[in-house]
Amino acid sequence: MNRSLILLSTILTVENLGKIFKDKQVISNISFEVNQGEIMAILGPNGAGKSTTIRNIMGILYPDEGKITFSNYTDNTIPRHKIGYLPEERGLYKNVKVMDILLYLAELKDYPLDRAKQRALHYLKKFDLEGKEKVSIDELSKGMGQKVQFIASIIHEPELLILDEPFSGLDPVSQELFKQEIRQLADNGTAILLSSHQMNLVEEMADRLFMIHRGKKVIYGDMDAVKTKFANFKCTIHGDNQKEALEQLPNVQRVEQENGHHIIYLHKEIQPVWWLKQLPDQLDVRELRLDRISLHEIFIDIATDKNLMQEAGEAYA
Ligand SMILES: Nc1ncnc2c1ncn2[C@@H]1O[C@H](COP(=O)(O)OP(=O)(O)OP(=O)(O)O)[C@@H](O)[C@H]1O
Repeated sequence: MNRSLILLSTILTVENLGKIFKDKQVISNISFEVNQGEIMAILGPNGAGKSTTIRNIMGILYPDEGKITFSNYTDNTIPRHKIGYLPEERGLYKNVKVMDILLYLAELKDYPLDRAKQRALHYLKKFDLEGKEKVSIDELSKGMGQKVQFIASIIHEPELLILDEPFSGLDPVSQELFKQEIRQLADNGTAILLSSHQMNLVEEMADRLFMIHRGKKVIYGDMDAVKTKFANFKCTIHGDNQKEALEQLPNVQRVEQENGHHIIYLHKEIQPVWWLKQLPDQLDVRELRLDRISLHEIFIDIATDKNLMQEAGEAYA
């Protein structure tokens, strides 16, 4: 699908959301949108407020401030049966057969049962669970149970799908299956809000991201734009060099030493070619690599209050 040719409508709008638990402001001024056909990632360290935000959207918690709009419906009037939700807490009813639980959940969402059955069989096959329809949930492995719960969250063709840590506990093959399925759902028009600590997967999958830290927005925007804006260049040099000497090179933010090589983090807006030309002749270079820092590194920088984001300044808007 050529995403640039399609005008995507907004499915979910969160405006100035705030939540207080026992006098503690846990989230404040949280505002973002999720559009049809996109994967919007909500990221942040443990305790940042991601699940609280999601629970407010799902009507499990009620906001103390702000407004949530889903397809022109607001707050109490939101038809939540049009939303699919994979909660952080896993677990379906234990003594129920796989197909029975899937059909029961589809019925709760007012979805036609014959179509739900077709979809259940299709997805069970897709997730290597063919023939497990009559197996009781408590006889499944953890990963298999998670696959069934994922199918339960999409069985009714939701317009908005909210996935809270969908990859945790999955083996790499199953992670890949989930990843492909989530992408395909988005390509078919579903709006997806994805919370995950797996930064490599988020970086590969998400179209836009919202990063939250201590209950407040730190970054919100298009993945490519965020990377261009915040992902400074780093230069990895293998060779016999002194860390202190590398720290004296121009426009160096910091230097880290790892087994036999150094990673030199450059300041923002440094032209890498210009910077390479400044390197002194006596530098010992057996191998040299230049890349942008990853989303994982941006995340760690924010979560540990290092200097990248402070340097970015406006990120703490
Ligand atoms: N029911 C509650 N009562 C009181 N405080 C709560 C409650 N639920 C969450 N909190 C607090 O709200 C803050 C945000 O928690 P939340 O679960 O939203 O974080 P999170 O970003 O989802 O974290 P994680 O990545 O660990 O799942 C934390 O400080 C947490 O202790």
